[in-house]
Amino acid sequence: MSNSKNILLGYSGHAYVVAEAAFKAGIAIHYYADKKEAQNDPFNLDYLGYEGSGDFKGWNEGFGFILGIGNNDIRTKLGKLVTNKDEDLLTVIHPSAAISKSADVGKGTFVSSQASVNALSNIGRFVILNTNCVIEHECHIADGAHVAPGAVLAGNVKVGKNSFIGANAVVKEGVTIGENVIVGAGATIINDIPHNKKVVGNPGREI
Ligand SMILES: CC(=O)SCCNC(=O)CCNC(=O)[C@H](O)C(C)(C)COP(=O)(O)OP(=O)(O)OC[C@H]1O[C@@H](n2cnc3c(N)ncnc32)[C@H](O)[C@@H]1OP(=O)(O)O
Repeated sequence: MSNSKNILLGYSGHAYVVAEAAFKAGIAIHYYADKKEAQNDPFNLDYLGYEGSGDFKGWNEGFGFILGIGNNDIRTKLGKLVTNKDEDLLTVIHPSAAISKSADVGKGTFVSSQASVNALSNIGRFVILNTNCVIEHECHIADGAHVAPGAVLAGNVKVGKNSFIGANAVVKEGVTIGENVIVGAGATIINDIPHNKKVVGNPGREI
């Protein structure tokens, strides 16, 4: 976990939050990878190139990889790339997050500060549980989903692959949200949502 040769994939807003959580958790990061060299380098990381290009210097070097990308599709794609190459994909959990001992958190997932994951919940790979969100008991969050800051999922909620639950949204207990769904900031979701829908408001309505 504290391998000093860890690489941050992506190096902008979301990556900054992930990096600070990693540092708090005792995980060192000395490198980053991105499409191009960053203008801002707040953590003095060395640039290793772009993981999608042939001359990327990070493969087969025993590095650990940390997903620092907010976009669900890109994060999932990179998580799969790293996994398929048998490289070490790290899970970053901020020390202030409260995760039940009976909950599972998948590889490559980021759990931000003050997030709560309660009993028997199952969190997939490449997920973001953002700052101060609440995942109540027996929820299932599929790979690549993002629960934004302050969102609350009541008990037994299911969130499908790559879906996004906006900041401060509330999802009623037992609701199933499909894949690639976008739930707007502040929405209140009381009914199931099929795949590929965008829903806002209270009660949630499709737009
Ligand atoms: C650390 C971080 O920053 S994590 C990121 C956290 N960010 C968020 O949670 C933001 C989530 N995004 C949203 O809420 C966005 O507004 C979206 C994705 C739901 C919709 O975005 P767009 O598709 O661009 O929709 P657009 O802005 O054109 O609005 C379409 C309609 O929906 C309404 N609408 C959009 N978002 C919302 C919302 N959150 N709640 C209520 N109504 C909304 C608009 O008022 C508009 O209504 P109208 O047609 O009557 O004028």
